[in-house]
Amino acid sequence: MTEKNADTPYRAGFAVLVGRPNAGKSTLTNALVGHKVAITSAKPQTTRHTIRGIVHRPDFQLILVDTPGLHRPRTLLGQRLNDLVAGTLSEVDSIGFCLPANEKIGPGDRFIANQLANLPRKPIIALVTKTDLVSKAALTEQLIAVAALGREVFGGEGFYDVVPVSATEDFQVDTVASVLASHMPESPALYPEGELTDEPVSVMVAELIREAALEGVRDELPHSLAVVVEEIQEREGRSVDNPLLDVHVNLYVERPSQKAIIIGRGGSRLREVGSKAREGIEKLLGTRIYLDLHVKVAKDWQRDPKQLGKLGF
Ligand SMILES: Nc1nc2c(ncn2[C@@H]2O[C@H](COP(=O)(O)OP(=O)(O)OP(=O)(O)O)[C@@H](O)[C@H]2O)c(=O)[nH]1
Repeated sequence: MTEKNADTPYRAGFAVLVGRPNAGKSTLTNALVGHKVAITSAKPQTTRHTIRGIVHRPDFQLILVDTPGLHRPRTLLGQRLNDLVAGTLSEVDSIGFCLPANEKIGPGDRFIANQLANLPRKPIIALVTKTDLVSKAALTEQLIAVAALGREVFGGEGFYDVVPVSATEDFQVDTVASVLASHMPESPALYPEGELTDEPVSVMVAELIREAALEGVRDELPHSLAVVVEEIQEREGRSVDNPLLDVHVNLYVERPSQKAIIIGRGGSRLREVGSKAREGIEKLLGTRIYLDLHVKVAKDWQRDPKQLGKLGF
């Protein structure tokens, strides 16, 4: 992180990454925010929801909106996704258009470029992703081809910038943040530092579970409950239109008696906690989930720094 330069105005605003399925948008979002926020997968079109991550730097605050892949609508769902994307695009300050370094520019990329050209003029930065997968020579060729696409579709100079980046190798990730941020308005920070940055999705998921688990028993276990989201994973073998996320969560209490309170007679209370929390999480993520809750005793976790670290405090 660089020192804040007194001459540089502080900027804050919104940016979005677009690109065809598998272009590397989620992985780059995660790399930019520094935590896992979106759900990545080798399968196309896994990102169906607008998940925000915030990049805090001394000079700017970049609020990143991760959209579903902007793709040619084949189904009604596809059309809805495209509407959602178009809505998001009109609200951001800059747009990062992801094109993988290791694949020739195709009709899908052109389709997106043409959609972007129809928007009121916005700073569009081409991000040539996954540079670690190609040789220097191939990368150079791709950068030239992408710049040419920009001039062809947008006219004039084409893209505002063309930036090569590898999210997995952490090559130029910071540059991407600075370039996107350079087009945001001068503004104070829009969110307090720290908000939504610590794995926003899992933190919010954990909070919903904690709320549900403490309901009615707050007096008995006020601070003795830690909720850790171990994993959020897409269920294999589901159709694109009907995804299911497996959410694995551990609830840590300090004493066996507290474990009994959480679980309830014959597990009845834990089932209630689960269905209540599931409702909220499904609303948050906009997709169906299978919630797997485990209650564990971690003795004196509040007093043990090692345990606290493990529990994410
Ligand atoms: N080697 C390498 N692989 C990458 C990089 N970025 C993404 N990938 C891989 O490319 C695949 C797609 O990446 P995602 O980030 O899920 O792509 P996406 O554009 O969000 O895809 P959709 O959700 O389908 O729109 C995954 O298997 C990633 O691991 C990179 O910088 N280098």
